[in-house]
Amino acid sequence: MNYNILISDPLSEDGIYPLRQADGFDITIETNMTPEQLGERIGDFDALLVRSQTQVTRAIIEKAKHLKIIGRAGVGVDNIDLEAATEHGIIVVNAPDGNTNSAAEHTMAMLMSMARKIPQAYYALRNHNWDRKSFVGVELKNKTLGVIGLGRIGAEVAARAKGQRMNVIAYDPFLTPEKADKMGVDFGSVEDVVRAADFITVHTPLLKETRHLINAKAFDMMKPGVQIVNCARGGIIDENALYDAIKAGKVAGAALDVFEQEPMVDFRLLDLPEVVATPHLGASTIEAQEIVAVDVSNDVIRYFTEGTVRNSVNLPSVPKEIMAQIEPYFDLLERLGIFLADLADGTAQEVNIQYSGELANVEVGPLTRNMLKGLLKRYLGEIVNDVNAMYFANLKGVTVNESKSTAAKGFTNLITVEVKTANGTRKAAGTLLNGQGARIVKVDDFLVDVVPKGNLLFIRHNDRPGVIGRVGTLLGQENVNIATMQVGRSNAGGDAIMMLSIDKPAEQSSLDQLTELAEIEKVTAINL
Ligand SMILES: NC(=O)C1=CN([C@@H]2O[C@H](COP(=O)(O)OP(=O)(O)OC[C@H]3O[C@@H](n4cnc5c(N)ncnc54)[C@H](O)[C@@H]3O)[C@@H](O)[C@H]2O)C=CC1
Ligand SMILES: O=C(O)CCC(=O)C(=O)O
Repeated sequence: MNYNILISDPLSEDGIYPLRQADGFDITIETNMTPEQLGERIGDFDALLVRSQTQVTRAIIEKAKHLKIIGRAGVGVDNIDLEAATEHGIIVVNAPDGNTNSAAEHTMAMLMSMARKIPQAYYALRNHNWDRKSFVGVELKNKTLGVIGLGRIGAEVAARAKGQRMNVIAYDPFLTPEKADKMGVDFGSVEDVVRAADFITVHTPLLKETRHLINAKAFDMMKPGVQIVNCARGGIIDENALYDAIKAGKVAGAALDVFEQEPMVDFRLLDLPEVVATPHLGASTIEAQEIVAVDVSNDVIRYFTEGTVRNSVNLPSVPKEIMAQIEPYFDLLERLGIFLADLADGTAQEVNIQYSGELANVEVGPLTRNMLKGLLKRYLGEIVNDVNAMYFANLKGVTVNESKSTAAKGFTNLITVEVKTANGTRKAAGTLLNGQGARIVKVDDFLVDVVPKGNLLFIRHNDRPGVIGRVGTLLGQENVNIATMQVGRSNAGGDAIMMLSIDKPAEQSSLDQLTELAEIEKVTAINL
């Protein structure tokens, strides 16, 4: 039987050569389909290969009755509904390294074009206007480049900027002063970077946490005359705020390869002479397109011939025998990871996970990977899954230690996760209670009984009369309904905690007011 492969975005012909050569694949290339046309056709195919143009939505996936694998010839998978693909058992693979160099080179090209106003000067000259006065640029040498997101592309850009004799200051949740030192860049918070930089470039994925990371508040902090590059994803910079900052004379230049809506419909920014732009060309080189297409083609071949893939974004690969025993714990472990990512002060550097009870006798790697998935996706986004979680932990220098003990302190199984960051250690333990589902039963050294779901508030406070009432009153005034509340303390009058489950996420202003109460030390909002 031949497998039917649909290629719905322009892919390098040389890149799909492996698929053309392999036996058993029928390739259909049909680009520029409308979502309706794709929806009508997708049911006939076993594999779909795309770049960033095709939107593989839930509606498309629901019609993809035979689809087994989606290959994204590139890095970002934000055009694919990963949740829907996973739900439908469709493996999604990408090509994480193939376009790093091209995207970094494009970023440098945009940075220099912007600094020297090359596109604007070319445009004038094409209109037969020999104008040398309007296009005076600025040098890069001895200027500071702020890099936000020092992953594969950000790090390549930083290295190139140093070649231009720029100073580099960077922020990435996984960057430590030691790593920064090794790379020859300064280490700072987003705010430090934004305040110090003459030029800023962003290289994060587009996530809930990075959407509008560069907003009006960030522009206010910047140096007058700052210039900014976005060759990562539209939406990391708030386009309206950028427009206002340019109009106000705060921002002297912007170089944009990506936009909040693609293909672009609102051309307002391009009417500003300070803006240079390209239509999402960061990965558009012969070399990158060949590598990314080869990488996904090979993964499709591997999948159908060997049942394995190399660059899975969502594949749960657990042996059947182990699955039956450990599967019920997957969700608890992922939630413990998310819980600790929210609770910990800073980014994980070391994670210790202890399995006590019956689980000590089985292979628990898949459980650890589910916990890491929860922890790391807070920083890396939905690209992290239980298959690639360990890879990302290694890549980001997070040490992971597993230990086992058959003694489970009264539980059938108890799983304790400890996360160490530069600012301290946080711990949580969870279990499955017979017939009652998942529970977090310990946070740091305090016993609790919490269903790990929904919106939680973890409050550390001093054990004083009236503090519980004050928290309840304040949340009531803020119209936040408390569903459950638990308290614990080390000793009377000593350190204490409250764990609240609330019906809707608390506003930042409510958290700030809680923190201002005299007895409260820290309030952490946790969203599971
Ligand atoms: N314009 C284009 O054609 C291309 C655009 N891209 C975009 O570039 C992005 C980066 O690609 P890579 O460097 O390969 O990915 P990567 O995963 O190696 O690096 C992303 C980095 O962002 C960091 N990060 C996450 N949240 C952050 C936050 N809130 N603040 C600061 N840093 C944060 C992560 O820790 C990670 O180190 C991709 O997600 C993709 O959207 C990638 C290739 C081509
Ligand atoms: O396929 C493309 O050209 C876009 C590349 C990209 O944005 C990515 O790899 O994330």
